[in-house]
Amino acid sequence: MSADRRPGGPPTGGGRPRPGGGRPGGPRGDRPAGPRGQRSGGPRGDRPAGPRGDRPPGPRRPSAVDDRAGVARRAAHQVVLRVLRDGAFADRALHGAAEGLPPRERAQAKRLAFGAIQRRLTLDHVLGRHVDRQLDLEVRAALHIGLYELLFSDGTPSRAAVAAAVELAKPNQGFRLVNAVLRRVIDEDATTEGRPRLPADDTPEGAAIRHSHPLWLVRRWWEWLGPNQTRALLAAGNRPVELVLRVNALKAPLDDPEIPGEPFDDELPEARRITGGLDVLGHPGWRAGRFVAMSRGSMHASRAVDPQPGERVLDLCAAPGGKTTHLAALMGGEGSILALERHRGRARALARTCERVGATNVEVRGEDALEAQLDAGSFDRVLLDAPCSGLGTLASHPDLRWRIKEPDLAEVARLQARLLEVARRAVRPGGRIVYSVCTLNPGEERLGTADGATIRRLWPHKDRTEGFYVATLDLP
Ligand SMILES: C[S@@+](CC[C@H](N)C(=O)[O-])C[C@H]1O[C@@H](n2cnc3c(N)ncnc32)[C@H](O)[C@@H]1O
Repeated sequence: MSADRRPGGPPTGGGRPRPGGGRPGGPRGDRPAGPRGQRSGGPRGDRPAGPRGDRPPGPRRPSAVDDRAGVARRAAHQVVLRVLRDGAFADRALHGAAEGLPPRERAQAKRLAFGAIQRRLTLDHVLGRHVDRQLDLEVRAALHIGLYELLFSDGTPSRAAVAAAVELAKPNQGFRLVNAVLRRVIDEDATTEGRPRLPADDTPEGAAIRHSHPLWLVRRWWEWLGPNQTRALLAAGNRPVELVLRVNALKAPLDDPEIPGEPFDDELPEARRITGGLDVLGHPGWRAGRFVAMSRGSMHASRAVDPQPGERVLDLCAAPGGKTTHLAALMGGEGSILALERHRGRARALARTCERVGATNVEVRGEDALEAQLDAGSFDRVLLDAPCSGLGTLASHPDLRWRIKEPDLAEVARLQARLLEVARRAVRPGGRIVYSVCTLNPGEERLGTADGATIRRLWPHKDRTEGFYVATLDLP
């Protein structure tokens, strides 16, 4: 197998995949508003709010009743193509492509699209054994989906997966190549006991291909955590993430029987785990603000602030506001929260969220925290949920691993250091600062034990939630 990596770099107009081409990653600091599709974006921080205006027409839906690809695969193909071709954010592309699909088809589209995007490096590695010419992107996207189904998705008969991928590639004449390649893969696997021939993960190079993560990142984790932890972390990056709701105590009792899911975490009585899927945004309880979707990692960060009713709290990097509104609920709506958000559109969306969930003690300001006029020493507690590389959220953001580039890490670390200075100035003597990042990168860890802080790390492979670093510092 060839092992060449082609990160986010689609060939255009036919051609062997080539590197480059993805949307440049800047410091990440944002989650798109909305649940668990929520946490996307290139390095977190720089995405506009709301669905993109440049949404392409939805997936091609042939009029033929007997469409062997099916609407879910067509939507998935559209998503994969948009990520390859335009550097689109996968969750937003899905939002457009799967619009109007019934929940089951939507879930299937998401599973296929996100799986094919996450596994891109592995899939291109397998493809490299059978294709030695440039591919049009719609053909490459069809191959990715077909291969993903063959190699990683149980339940679809091989012949059906091949036939569907061939349909996806049409009318491009490359559909014949799709057929030939996928059949060769099936024949090859027949000689390897039904398993794709992939490199062992006993070196960073092999692990990068086998677990489909960029080599620079695997090398970093390998050096930091050692081979075993790294392999476990990489595997977790390809597993579906748990869907967790936070019951909003401002609007509903914790045992509200109309809120779906089961309590499951003694440390987080407000958390409910959903099994079997849920259309969160379509649920009347979500519209009424009785619950929000939020990862447990994120809940731990806001809980570390431990805000008390009546206190004055500063949330320096607030949108989309999972933590802001959690803080408001923990305060029982009493006291005040000043929520700053540099991105104006996201600040407006946060203000709407506060209204929906009844967080009336939050003042949202669309301001850059580095320039905001804040009275020194005037806040009891400050949360700095900083823009970060988001490497703890790779499972929920399939395109992020290809989007983020190693030089982004230093850039975002500099911003974090500057924001922390703002937090230090704003907090009163005897107050508390919580610094959190949803990443797994020592270079973005601030306020260590040497500063007197208490550290909590959450790991996708151990804690089954997003990776987080949460540092809590009580000032003298
Ligand atoms: C990690 S996200 C925050 C997530 C949020 N705390 C939550 O729980 O939903 C970081 C946010 O900080 C914002 N941001 C980045 N730099 C900023 C700055 N200098 N001042 C204010 N906000 C900033 C980004 O736009 C992004 O929305």
